[in-house]
Amino acid sequence: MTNETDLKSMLKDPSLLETRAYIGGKWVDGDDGTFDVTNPARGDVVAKVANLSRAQVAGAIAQAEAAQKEWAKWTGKERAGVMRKWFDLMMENQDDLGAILTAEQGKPLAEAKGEIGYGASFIEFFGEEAKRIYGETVPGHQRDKRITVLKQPIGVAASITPWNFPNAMITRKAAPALAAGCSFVARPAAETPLSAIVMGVLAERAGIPAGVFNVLPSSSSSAVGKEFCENPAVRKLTFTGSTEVGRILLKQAADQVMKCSMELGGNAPFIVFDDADLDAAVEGAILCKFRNNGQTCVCANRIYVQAGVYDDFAARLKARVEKMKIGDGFEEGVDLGPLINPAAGEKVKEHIDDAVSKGATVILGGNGAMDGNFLPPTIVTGVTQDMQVAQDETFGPFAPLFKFTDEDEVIAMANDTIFGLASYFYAKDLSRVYKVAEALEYGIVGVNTGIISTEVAPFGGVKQSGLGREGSHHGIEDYLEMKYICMSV
Ligand SMILES: NC(=O)C1=CN([C@@H]2O[C@H](COP(=O)(O)OP(=O)(O)OC[C@H]3O[C@@H](n4cnc5c(N)ncnc54)[C@H](O)[C@@H]3O)[C@@H](O)[C@H]2O)C=CC1
Ligand SMILES: O=C(O)[C@H](O)CS(=O)(=O)O
Repeated sequence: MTNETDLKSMLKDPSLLETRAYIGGKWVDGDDGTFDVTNPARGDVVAKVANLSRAQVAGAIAQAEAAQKEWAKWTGKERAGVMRKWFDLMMENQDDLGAILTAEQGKPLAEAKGEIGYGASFIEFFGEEAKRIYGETVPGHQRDKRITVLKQPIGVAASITPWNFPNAMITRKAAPALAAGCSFVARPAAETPLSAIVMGVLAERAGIPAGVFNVLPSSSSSAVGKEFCENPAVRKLTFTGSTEVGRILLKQAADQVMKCSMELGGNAPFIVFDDADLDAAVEGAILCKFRNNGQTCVCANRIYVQAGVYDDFAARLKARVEKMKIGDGFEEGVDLGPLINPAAGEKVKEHIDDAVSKGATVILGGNGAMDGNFLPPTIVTGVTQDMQVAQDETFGPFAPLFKFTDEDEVIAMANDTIFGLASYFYAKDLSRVYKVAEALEYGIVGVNTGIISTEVAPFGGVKQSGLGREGSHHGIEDYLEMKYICMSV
């Protein structure tokens, strides 16, 4: 696979590889030409994608605003019907969507197809929720008063999403928005626009009305971010990415007092107590640390292991990671694909260097040169709270093992961060399980599991990991406004 034509030839339905923007139900070229999408495993250009100007983004918002007025009149059941078709089409084309995703993002093909199933599940789930947007009747405060609470769509919702989950991070936002009766403008990461554009292709085929779902590729994230924040027609901004960019967008959105959801950085602790099932803990750590090659904001960033099982856990983890196969995501049996770009590798190497310079010991991998975007996984022992990895998200294949002695100590260490997205621990003692789960200052706690992502649960963080929740019946609330009607009878 070396260029756009070759990727097309891999697809059962080559027409799914679209490179234009999808605006108001039309396929549109970019006023600012095109930008290159490269395959992170080989560095070759996969496609040249329409590069929208800020004026085109403003035009798309106007079309989304007009379309939303009609879409909001559809019944929940009608919206559910076309969303079900959209879900079905995504699943029917799962192999092709997975191949497009691997080509631009790099993750192993099996993982990419898994992401398509995961992403589609939000469309299925929220399509069903469209029928259950219930209001309330409230007993009147005076004898002649009747109070009714309505829930109405907020209007046009805009998303900015990252490259690490180019499908699911969009569906987790677009699905509740559409179910609620909002229209949606999506600006995908410039590294991975093809996975977003193909959702437009399938939305069109599913019968989602023109202008309700729009895909706006652009190489200039800041220009699009400003348009989203400054355009009065946009009433909701939803972002997944770094805390740093989240802060910028929150400041920009303040002028319009825009409703914002922020799914930001994490620094997940993964704690192994001495009563844990060690085999299960190692498997959980593998999934949690190395999914998407560590480029996941719910990935284990700090692995805390109790002193009594520390050496055993380290040896078992090393034995397991040694067997992982690194390579092009299209190769059979690959566990770890490339990192997204050289900068991602530099960040991992910085964390390794810092740990080693402060006394940590490399037991696997180490700081060899990167081969393209490939960086072998590294495990180090003897990691302490003064090392950079204790505070910063690595976002790569680096597993630092910290040692602890008791529950209170590890809870304090785990909570010593500005972040609060996901956390994990392995233990059997029931009273310990409750105590630790309650004490961890995180939006998500995985107990004896390394995978917590599902459409049925509320995903999101506390502290500087974000605002709001995505997924579950709670996930639709951010796209709804409450209005109460007070009637005198
Ligand atoms: N919560 C999560 O899932 C993610 C967390 N991160 C964290 O952020 C670090 C850096 O990764 P990046 O991809 O550079 O994240 P980022 O936060 O810079 O980018 C996320 C998205 O925001 C866009 N963006 C960047 N600056 C913007 C601006 N001023 N206005 C509007 N949009 C803007 C980007 O183009 C991308 O689409 C990672 O190493 C990781 O620690 C990154 C991606 C996803
Ligand atoms: O849904 C997930 O598993 C995650 O949201 C992907 S990320 O946001 O944590 O990177």
